[in-house]
Parts: sequence; C-alpha cells; structure tokens
Amino acid sequence: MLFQVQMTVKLPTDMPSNQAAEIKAKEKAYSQELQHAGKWRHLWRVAGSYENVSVFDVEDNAELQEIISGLPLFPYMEINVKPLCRHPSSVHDGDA
Ligand SMILES: O=C(O)C[C@H]1C=CC(=O)O1
Repeated sequence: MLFQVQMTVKLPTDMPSNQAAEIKAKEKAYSQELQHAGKWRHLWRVAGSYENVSVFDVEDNAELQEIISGLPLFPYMEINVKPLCRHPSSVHDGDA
C-alpha cells in the first residue's frame, strides 16, 4: 500500500543545538535504513520550508503507524497522511 506522507518539522526554538543535531542524525539513519529496505520510496524536501513530502510502501496502516511513530523527530512534527492508488492515466506500472 502506498501512502503520501507530508511531514513538517517544528523543533522547539529553545532546544539546545546539540540535542537537535543528535535527533536529526538519528532521524537520518532511521530514514536511510527504511529507504534501503524499500519502505520509504520517495523523500523530497518542500523547497523553502523544513518540510518533506514522502511516499511509503507498506503492508498496511498498522505498519505505516509503526514506522511513523518510530521517527526520532515524531514528537516534533505535524504529519499528514494520504492513501494513494494508481491513476488510470498513468503510463507507469502499478508499482509506482
Ligand atoms: O528533514 C526532514 O524532512 C525530516 C526528516 C525526514 C527524513 C529525515 O532525515 O529527516
């Protein structure tokens, strides 16, 4: 199942920079592991903001919830999830 996930990062302004750097490093490692595993299929920065648009390929809603709630930045993000299905005019196969 494919999902578009939009994540907007809102770190507290008073968070010490070393703590922020540590969380971001953990987030990077976590996201890269999931990208290598094929679960996090796309990761795009929204130009001009601390926000990304991602596409996840997961078994079900429960797996998406497990992945998202495991994000080190999860407590500091606004997250919007949209389920995706194949567009009838798409020339790509159903595998997105
Ligand atoms: O920077 C972000 O958009 C937040 C998050 C998503 C992947 C990652 O490494 O950080």
